[in-house]
Amino acid sequence: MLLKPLIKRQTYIQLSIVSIVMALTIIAQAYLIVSIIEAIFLSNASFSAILPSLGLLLFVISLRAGMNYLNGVIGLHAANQAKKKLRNRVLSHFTKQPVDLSSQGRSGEKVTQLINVVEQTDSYFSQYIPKMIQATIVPLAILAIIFTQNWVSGVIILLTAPFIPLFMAIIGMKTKDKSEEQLNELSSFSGQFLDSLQGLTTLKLFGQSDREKSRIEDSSINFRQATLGVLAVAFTSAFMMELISMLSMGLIALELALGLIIFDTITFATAFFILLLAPEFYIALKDLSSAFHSGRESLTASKKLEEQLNEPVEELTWGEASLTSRPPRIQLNGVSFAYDESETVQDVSATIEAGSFVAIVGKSGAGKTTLLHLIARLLPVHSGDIFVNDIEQDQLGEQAWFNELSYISQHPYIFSGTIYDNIQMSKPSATKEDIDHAAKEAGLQPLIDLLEDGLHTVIGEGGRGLSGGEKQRVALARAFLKQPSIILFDEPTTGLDLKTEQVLNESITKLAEDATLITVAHRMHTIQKADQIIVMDEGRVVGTGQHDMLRKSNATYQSLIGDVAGGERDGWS
Ligand SMILES: Nc1ncnc2c1ncn2[C@@H]1O[C@H](COP(=O)(O)OP(=O)(O)OP(=O)(O)O)[C@@H](O)[C@H]1O
Repeated sequence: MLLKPLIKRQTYIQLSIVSIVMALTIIAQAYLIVSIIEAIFLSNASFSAILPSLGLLLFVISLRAGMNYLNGVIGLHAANQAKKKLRNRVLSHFTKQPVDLSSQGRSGEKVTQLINVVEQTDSYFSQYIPKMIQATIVPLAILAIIFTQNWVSGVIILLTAPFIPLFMAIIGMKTKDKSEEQLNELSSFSGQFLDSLQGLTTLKLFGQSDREKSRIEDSSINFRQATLGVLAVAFTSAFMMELISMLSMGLIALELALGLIIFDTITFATAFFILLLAPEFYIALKDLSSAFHSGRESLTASKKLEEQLNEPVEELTWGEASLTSRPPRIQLNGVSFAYDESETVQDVSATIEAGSFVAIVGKSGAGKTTLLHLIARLLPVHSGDIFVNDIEQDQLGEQAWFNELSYISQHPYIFSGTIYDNIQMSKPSATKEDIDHAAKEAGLQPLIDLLEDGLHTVIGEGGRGLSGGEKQRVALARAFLKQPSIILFDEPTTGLDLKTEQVLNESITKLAEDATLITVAHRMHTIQKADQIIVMDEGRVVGTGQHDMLRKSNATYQSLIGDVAGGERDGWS
């Protein structure tokens, strides 16, 4: 059970005290009303004689309202605290996964988990628990008082009351299925909506927008029907509760009337007192039923969260060590990794000398990017080892490792903010001069000169868009600011214009002067410059060496450069 441990003992105590005071005010209120009415109509008391009782009644009513308010406030406070804890748990579950794996799957569904599903647990804390406590204490107190006044009424209540929880349980079971259905529909609706939004350009290009529109429409209709299903059960539940309590109160009224008029076994004051208290008893039980209904929804949400949290996480472990010398030497010993059943990287061994330039080449899907992610430790190695300066990579401190590393992927992520902010994120302590310098080194100056707000132009979501080459230059500027000792670069497969390519190459070469550079390379002139080329095929290393040697002796390499029309054309994977 995920939700219960999130409530503090102190909250239970506070809620119990509030409920006890509330029960006392309900009884006192009924008693005061009876005594005032009796005084006015049966004893012909003057207005001034009943004034103190009226004042007391006002106070008791205010106290009851205050207790109701307090009950709500304690519930809301508990809900806020619990939701915060839950969100942190869900977030840390997502972030515990290696970066590469956590970014998989439908992001819309993850956002739904984090925001909507956690939100749906709210009523468990803000309504269900407070009402549960209230509905245990208040009816018990009222029943005890009624028994002391007229045991027959007490017995009627005792006999009719169990029907309310009984119906609650029957309807609750139905609600559980319905709200599970509703939640599944909501998840799939949000997932589909966000996916369509993100892939809008692709859908338009393939003329699929109409089909997608009708899919979203279907999904939204399913969600609407599921919501109506939940509401239908809720209304039936409310109707049944009302019916049972009306019938029960009718029975009590009949019994009291018989006792008062025919058998003369009861006084007017007692009968009136019981008549005032009996509805309070049923109101408390009905409240419980509506809280139970919302609690059910919360429990469904909690089950969904629990399933998510119990999913196994491939956690990356880190140590405390830091790099002894820079740039580092990296050694791969029989490294393997699988996303699913088949291994994407198999038994890869290689030595990357300190300060050298290594190019990884291979056909599309050969596992080059995956290998780069393994070296960057964005993915966990499933078997084999990676040594950095003879220290096992998992013995390094996470911060110490990432401080040394810059990874310029094919599609660097640009955060919503200015160009300045996007560069500064790699070194928050950097001065304006440092950032200007980094932007220049990365070849961003011509772009900045074109923009009205220069470095302070807003880019990313909600701002100005950037081309692929420009994004990589922002990523390069981040790297220039950071001055890493290891650079991982995923060269773009799609053709950049010659100028951009030249700027990127010059910048990378400059950046790598004091660093170990590992590039997934697609261009002939990049490959030819490498100190060592690692040739990959279907996840395995099928050759290592320099261009001239591989060109003569390695069949895979030959066929790769054969595709490059005599080694002259670029973009050959
Ligand atoms: N997150 C993932 N989950 C499952 N399979 C994946 C994932 N990422 C990549 N793959 C698969 O792993 C294989 C290797 O992918 P990888 O991106 O490493 O190849 P690559 O050599 O870099 O290709 P390219 O040159 O086209 O970028 C491919 O078959 C790909 O479909």
